[in-house]
Amino acid sequence: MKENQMIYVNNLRKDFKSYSSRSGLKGAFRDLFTRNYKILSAVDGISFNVKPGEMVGYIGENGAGKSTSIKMLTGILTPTSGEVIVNGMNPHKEREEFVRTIGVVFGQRSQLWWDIAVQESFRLLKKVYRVSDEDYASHMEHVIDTLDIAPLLDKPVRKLSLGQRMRCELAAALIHNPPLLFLDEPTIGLDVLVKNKIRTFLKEINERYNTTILLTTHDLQDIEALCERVVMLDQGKVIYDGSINDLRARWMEGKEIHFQFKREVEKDELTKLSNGITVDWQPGKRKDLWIGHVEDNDEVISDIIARVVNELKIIDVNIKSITTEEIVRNIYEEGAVRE
Ligand SMILES: Nc1ncnc2c1ncn2[C@@H]1O[C@H](COP(=O)(O)OP(=O)(O)OP(=O)(O)O)[C@@H](O)[C@H]1O
Repeated sequence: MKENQMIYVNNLRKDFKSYSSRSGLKGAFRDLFTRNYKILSAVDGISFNVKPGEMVGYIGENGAGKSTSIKMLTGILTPTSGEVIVNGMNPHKEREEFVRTIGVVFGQRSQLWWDIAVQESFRLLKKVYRVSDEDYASHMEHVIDTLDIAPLLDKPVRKLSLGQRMRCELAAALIHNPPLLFLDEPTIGLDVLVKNKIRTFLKEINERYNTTILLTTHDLQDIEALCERVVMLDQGKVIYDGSINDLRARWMEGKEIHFQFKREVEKDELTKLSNGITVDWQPGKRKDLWIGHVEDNDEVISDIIARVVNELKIIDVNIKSITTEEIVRNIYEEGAVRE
């Protein structure tokens, strides 16, 4: 099984020691000899596989453990325990050979040299990755063309806008045409046009070269545009691994009916009223506000509204579609995916 995977992760864990300081001068003195610490499991026994050619969204709230696990997948950090095999190699142990087979774009960090022209950086990377002139010409011409960066090549990186730089970063990560690409927030801070250009480009290289992509982002539109599958982390654990469509279905893709009542209302009253219909009642910010999650069915929706209006005085009612973004936010809040 593991041999057929591009990424194989089994019961992977990374613990960090987090030190705390004692208070006062006496405490500081004692800290010199023994420090108090707690063990924090940033990645707490995760397992998942990615097949060659898959584009997978790797998501989770701040601090969920995404960066720590990506660092283990790219060989920057050694795991505390567990198994990682990426592209048939142990990323940490075979680091030198391994890095030649992956491309990495971290939105916040640059692999381009700041003061030299973009094409000089490309030339250096071409040497580092030992790419032949023929391979470079046949592959990079297309990349430069699709990302529309030809006019930027003779400019130093420091003179580029964020969107221009990100397109150059992507091209740089692809100089050796790696079978696997790690992307961390590749569209952060970019305008819609550039975002779309990058999304279209990623789709194209995936189709053309069967490039496997692991995409970490807080922008769910990136995920929706590119990935059929998401792996969701929470507190160092995988809480969902499956298709975006299943996620929507399991979380009840449907409608939200927002009620504002004339008085404060208890959940019991609403549950009694909706007896026989599946409604998930969630409290709003105040006790006179309630949200009913229902399936997307006109009859069900009008039935619920009719029953509620008959019994309770309402000031306002609104029907809203539930977006993937809301679904994911709800899951983060509850820390689990409902069965
Ligand atoms: N070197 C470290 N030493 C101690 N704790 C760390 C270290 N690196 C990360 N952590 C902790 O591990 C947890 C997971 O962090 P990680 O950076 O992997 O999360 P993340 O999902 O990438 O978050 P973000 O979306 O903010 O980048 C956090 O609680 C973080 O504070």
